[in-house]
Amino acid sequence: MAIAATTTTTIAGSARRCSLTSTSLLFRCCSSPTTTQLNFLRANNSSRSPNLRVSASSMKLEAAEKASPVSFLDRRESGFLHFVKYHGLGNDFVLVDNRDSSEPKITPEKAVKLCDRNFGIGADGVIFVLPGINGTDYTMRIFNSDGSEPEMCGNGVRCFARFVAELENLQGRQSFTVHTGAGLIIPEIQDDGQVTVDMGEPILKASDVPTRLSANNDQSVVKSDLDVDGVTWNVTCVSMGNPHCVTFGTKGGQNLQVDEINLAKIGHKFEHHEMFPARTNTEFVEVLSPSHLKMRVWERGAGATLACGTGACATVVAAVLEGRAGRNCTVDLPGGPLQIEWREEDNHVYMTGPAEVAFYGYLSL
Ligand SMILES: N[C@@H](CCC[C@H](N)C(=O)O)C(=O)O
Repeated sequence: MAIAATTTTTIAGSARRCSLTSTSLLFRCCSSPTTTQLNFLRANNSSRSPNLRVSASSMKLEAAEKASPVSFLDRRESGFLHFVKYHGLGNDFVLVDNRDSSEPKITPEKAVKLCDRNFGIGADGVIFVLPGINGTDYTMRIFNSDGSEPEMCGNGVRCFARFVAELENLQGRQSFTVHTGAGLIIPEIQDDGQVTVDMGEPILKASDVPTRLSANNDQSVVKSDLDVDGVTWNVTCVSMGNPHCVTFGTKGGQNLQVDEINLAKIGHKFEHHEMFPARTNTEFVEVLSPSHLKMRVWERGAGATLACGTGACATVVAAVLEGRAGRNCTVDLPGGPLQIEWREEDNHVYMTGPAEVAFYGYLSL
């Protein structure tokens, strides 16, 4: 992990700056995150061909090769891990095509290295597209940037859907059944490229979230007190397959001003609090209106991220349970907005938002 390369490429009339580090890495800075640009590149048969080579041994940047007629994702040199870096509102992931095996191609330890923003690719997690089980089309597994394995990832599953469409060369509206640690998840790619995901039912039973906080009569933990370093926070605990602790402020305090929170200082104290035996993701939420929430997140295993899909879902569920918002909300995250609906008819939570390619690459295993 000795070199870093930074360059700017221009494709289809726009430029983007990319920075990568690896032992031996071949990559294509993708300035084509929009569907239109992707289609332009596909039409010109060069969308996935690399145009820069970075060599650790020579520390040289070489000019672009001639566009290859072979799809980047079809290149399968042995000893290399091919990946596509995606993000959902800045929550970024290394996506790996693992359809030929039910075991992830890389270990959690290697994932930690790849996620490193100085010595690796840089990401909040690594996501694998594995063969489906229990009759599903695919299985999704994910390692957080600390190497732990969460049950689910909302932004990740939108990226997963777009990656599958690219791997399978599918265009337009598409939906898949995906087996995850949180059960069956169904993403649907819309005509405009946004992805709507049926995230299933929220879990409110304290022992299943899990949390040791004392539960109400219906076994949920809503507006409970949580002591963090002598400050009492009002929290509601929701699992979207993975655990979330949602707070709108301290006991008796004003509505939170989320920009004023020192996430780096308090985030990990929530994450590792003894009341959360599986650790927790924590959402700090400001109510802008009954249909508009603003949220910052501290993620289990990843720290402060620009967005969290399961966190946005848990936030709306908590806001409804606390009587602060309706079932249809825009949730503003540092990386942008998500649309969340907790549907009364089926008790499922639906999330809609973007998923974009950042760049393509491969590295030696
Ligand atoms: N960013 C994700 C959540 C990823 C998993 C989380 N860090 C956990 O450990 O539960 C999302 O968009 O949902």
